[in-house]
Amino acid sequence: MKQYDVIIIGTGAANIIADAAIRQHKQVAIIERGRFGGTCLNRGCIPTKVMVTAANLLCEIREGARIGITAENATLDWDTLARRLWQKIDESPAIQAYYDQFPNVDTYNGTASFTGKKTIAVTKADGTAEELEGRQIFIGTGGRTNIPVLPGLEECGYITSETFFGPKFPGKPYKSLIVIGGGPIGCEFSHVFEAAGTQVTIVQHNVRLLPKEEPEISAFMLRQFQNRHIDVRLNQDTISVRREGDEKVLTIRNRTDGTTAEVRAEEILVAPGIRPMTELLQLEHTDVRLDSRGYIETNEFLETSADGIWALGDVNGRAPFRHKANYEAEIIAHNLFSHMPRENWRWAQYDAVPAVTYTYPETAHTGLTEEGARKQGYDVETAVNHYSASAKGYALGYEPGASDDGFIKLIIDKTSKQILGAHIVGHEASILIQPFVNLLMCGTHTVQPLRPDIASADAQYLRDLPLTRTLDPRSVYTLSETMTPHPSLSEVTMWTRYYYEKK
Ligand SMILES: Cc1cc2nc3c(=O)[nH]c(=O)nc-3n(C[C@H](O)[C@H](O)[C@H](O)COP(=O)(O)OP(=O)(O)OC[C@H]3O[C@@H](n4cnc5c(N)ncnc54)[C@H](O)[C@@H]3O)c2cc1C
Ligand SMILES: NC(=O)c1ccc[n+]([C@@H]2O[C@H](COP(=O)([O-])OP(=O)(O)OC[C@H]3O[C@@H](n4cnc5c(N)ncnc54)[C@H](O)[C@@H]3O)[C@@H](O)[C@H]2O)c1
Repeated sequence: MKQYDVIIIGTGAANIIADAAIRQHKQVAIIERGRFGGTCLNRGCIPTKVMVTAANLLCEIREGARIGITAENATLDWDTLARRLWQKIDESPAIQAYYDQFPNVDTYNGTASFTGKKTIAVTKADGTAEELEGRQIFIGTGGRTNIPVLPGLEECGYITSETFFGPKFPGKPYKSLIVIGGGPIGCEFSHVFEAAGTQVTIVQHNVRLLPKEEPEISAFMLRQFQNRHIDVRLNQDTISVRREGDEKVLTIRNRTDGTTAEVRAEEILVAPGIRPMTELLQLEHTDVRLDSRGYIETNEFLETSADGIWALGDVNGRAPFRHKANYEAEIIAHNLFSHMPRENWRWAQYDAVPAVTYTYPETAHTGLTEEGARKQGYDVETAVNHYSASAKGYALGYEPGASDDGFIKLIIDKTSKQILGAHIVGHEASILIQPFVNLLMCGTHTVQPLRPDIASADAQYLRDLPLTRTLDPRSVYTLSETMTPHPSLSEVTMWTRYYYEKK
């Protein structure tokens, strides 16, 4: 059995840990059952943002008349869009080739499953298996679409974000599309396909679109989608699917009054949320504990309940975003692979994790919602300002009272006047949110035990100190220690740190 210092399972954000361990000359095994690069590169953030960026530009052109720009017959060319997004996805093999060049790294293409507390079998596509043993094991296996039990769905066929960026990628936009789920995936795909000329119907279980946003933002986005003739059915149960000729017919039932209806389309996108990729890992052979939803329980140092096993990213069930997964991987890399004394260790805090949905316009938030702040006992005041009330909003052509006039809503503690949360819907919300993320994350923090019963000797020592850390707003490191959802801003913060460290 081959022995390693470090075994990495999954090649999304966990690659950051691999990079740090490689720099420390550890013997590293990297195991991946799919394409190297994980969800973000192959079927998530990056290909969807290639599509969304094109769709955004089309929407801006459509709206340009109000500031004096007209362009007749602007359309979205599917072939160009497809070529450009596959060009990015096709960078995946280069990631594996990059790791293969290091003499202290072995990459494995196969499914990892534990055979003992520190032993892992890697089963390849041809059914053969190899067994490895690791001193430190990092689980970053992500999640996948949680397919609902829906009579007729399997027989009729459907797409998910996984199969769309795979064997089912369409040669041209669908004529019509039903989207099951009104969360970020459902809304981003609806935006793209409406822009591409598809008749889109969203069937959403919740009474709101994007229910993790403030209610006013959900309502605003509903109006934008309806203005674009997207048929949004809220508060619906999905009952069954059947095929009629070239169409798939979905029967839905209103959850309040029980009335049923049918919606029909060429294709169905299933986007009702994700579940963790833990079932293939055979964690019953380890001491790793799962929560009731199957996510791996982790503490603030990303330790699991098993000695020498850490878990990060979507698989630990805390805010499934790439910037959050990166943040956790950076913490692990810093603590374990940068020769830091324990007293300089970092830990994860989840109270300001930003979220952006790349619809048109974008939604973005960080910190508490108004309801969440009240539940925590704050005496809350809110401040709302519309784009039209700002010079830039005027320049963009937003009119007071218009249905597309976006806004920012700040949640403020009346007593201390501190900002508790910021919520934005409108042009470039993904960029406008960033100062608020930095403000909420800066300052002096004391380690806050998450799952106090998960504690290595190191974690217990640091909790007992108790450890404090100051994020100085003027330190270059603060930029890279603060979660940054916008892809370009995120690259700038990484670049800033690497530039500084090289000097
Ligand atoms: C359509 C879509 C759009 C998104 N857009 C955004 C966005 O704009 N911004 C954002 O922040 N987030 C976005 N996300 C979420 C983001 O992609 C994820 O939060 C992030 O990629 C999770 O990273 P991870 O490292 O936890 O896991 P992943 O990147 O999912 O990596 C896990 C890897 O582990 C592998 N694996 C699983 N089980 C095993 C096993 N047993 N053995 C070996 N390998 C295994 C998988 O094949 C996979 O490659 C999007 C997600 C989707 C689906
Ligand atoms: N821009 C981004 O950061 C981005 C983009 C896409 C996805 N993601 C992440 O990926 C994860 C998955 O996204 P998602 O949109 O699938 O998940 P989600 O859980 O956020 O939203 C799913 C929605 O589907 C609805 N739903 C659930 N079951 C349903 C059913 N049977 N019929 C109809 N509606 C149903 C829910 O009410 C919910 O609002 C999310 O957690 C998200 O944060 C992030």
